[in-house]
Amino acid sequence: MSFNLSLPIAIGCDHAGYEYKAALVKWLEEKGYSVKNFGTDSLDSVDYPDFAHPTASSVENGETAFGILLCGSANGVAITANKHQNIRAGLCWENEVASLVRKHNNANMICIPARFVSLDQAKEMIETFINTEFEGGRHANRVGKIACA
Ligand SMILES: O=C(CO)[C@H](O)[C@H](O)[C@H](O)COP(=O)(O)O
Repeated sequence: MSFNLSLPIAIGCDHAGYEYKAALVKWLEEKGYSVKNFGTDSLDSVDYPDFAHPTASSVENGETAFGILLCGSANGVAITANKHQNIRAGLCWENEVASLVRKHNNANMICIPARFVSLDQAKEMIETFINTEFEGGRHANRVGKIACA
């Protein structure tokens, strides 16, 4: 299923992801998307869960279409977001991974390591994430088994 892009795209980051996030918000809005920004909005050192949790909650609650999270390695934001029910947040570092996380894992959040990819790579991965659909089939069985009882 593709994303309901009549809803805004959620985006959040820590200080390590702030500069990319600011550029990505501008880029997404120029492309006509609505974006809901959950911060942080400066280079001051912060704790990534304070921003990853609200971003993930908005996806979980259906207020936003899907989510983008950025931190230095993307591990902190991914680990945090995946604590939420029905959130499948995938750490992506190259375009094929951004494709596979949609096709195979039906991810609804993309986590980008701002200290390890270029801004152009981040944009390419987000475009791929938006435009790639879940394949279902054998992958639907597996995704259905992710949640703990
Ligand atoms: O949480 C992370 C790693 O799992 C992120 O990469 C953070 O952005 C990173 O830990 C921040 O590091 P800093 O030395 O405090 O800038």
